[in-house]
Amino acid sequence: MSATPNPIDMAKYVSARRALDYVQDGMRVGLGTGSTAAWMVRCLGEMIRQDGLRVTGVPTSTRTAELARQCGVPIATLEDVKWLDLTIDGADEFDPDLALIKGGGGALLQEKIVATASDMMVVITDKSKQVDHLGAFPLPVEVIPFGWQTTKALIEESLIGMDVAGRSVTLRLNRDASYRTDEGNLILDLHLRRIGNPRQLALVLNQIPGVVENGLFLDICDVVIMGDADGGVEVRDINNGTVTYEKVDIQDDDNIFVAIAD
Ligand SMILES: O=C(CO)[C@H](O)[C@H](O)COP(=O)(O)O
Repeated sequence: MSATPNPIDMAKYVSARRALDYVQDGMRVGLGTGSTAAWMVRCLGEMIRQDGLRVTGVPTSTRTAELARQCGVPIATLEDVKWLDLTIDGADEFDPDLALIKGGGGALLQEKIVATASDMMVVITDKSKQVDHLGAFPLPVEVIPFGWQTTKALIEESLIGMDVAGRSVTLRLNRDASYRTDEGNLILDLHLRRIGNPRQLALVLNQIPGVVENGLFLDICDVVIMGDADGGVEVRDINNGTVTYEKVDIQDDDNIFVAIAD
C-alpha cells in the first residue's frame, strides 16, 4: 500500500474486503449503509470493473444508492428482486450471539427489511462495536412524526418495567432540526446503557402505536467480520459456531485505497 491509511479506516476496509468473499457471480446483494458499508460498495465497484463480476445491489438508503451509482454497482429495488442472496452491512454494536444494534446512520428500517429478505447477513465491523451486552450505544427507534411526543411518552412508560440500566429517550437532531429518515420519519434514541432482555424489548417497542421499527437485529445476522488496523479479520460464523482469524491480502489494492484515502 502506498498510502498510510488511518487505523479505523484500515479496520473497516479489511472487514469490507473480506466480506466480499461471500459474493458470487449473479448474486443479488443488499448494500448496507454507513462508513464501513461504504467501503464494501467501493470494493464491490472495483470487483465489477476489474473482474467483470455481475451482481445486482439493493441499497438500504438514498446515500448508499448514490454511492453505488458512483461506483458502477448496478442497483435495483427490493420490489424488483423480491429476495436476496446476501446482505452486507455495518452495525453499531454486536454481542456474542451476533445480536445487533443498528440505526446509528438512521437507515434501520430499510436495513432490517433488506437483511430479513436475505438468505444471509454478513456484518462488517471493527473492535469498537464488540460488546458483552447490547445497550451502551443508544438504541434507535423509528417513529412516525404524527403524535411523536405521545409515542415517546409511551416508550418511556414501557421502559419502566424493563431490564435496562437507563431510561432516557431523546429525539435525534440534525443540526437544529429533527433528523428525518428516508421515509420522512423521526428517530428516538433510547439511552439504555445495558439491555438485559433484547427480545422482550424489541417485542414491546414494536407494539407501541407510532413505532415503525426498532434497531435491534435479533436472529438476523449470520456472520460478523471484525477488522483490525493490522489488516487482519476475525470471522465469527454463528451457524457453524466457528471463530477464525486471518490476514486479508490487500497487496493489489493500492488503487482503491489510495484513491479514497486521498
Ligand atoms: O446501522 C447503520 C446505519 O443505519 C450503520 O450500519 C451503523 O451505524 C454503523 O455505521 P459505521 O459503519 O459508519 O460505523
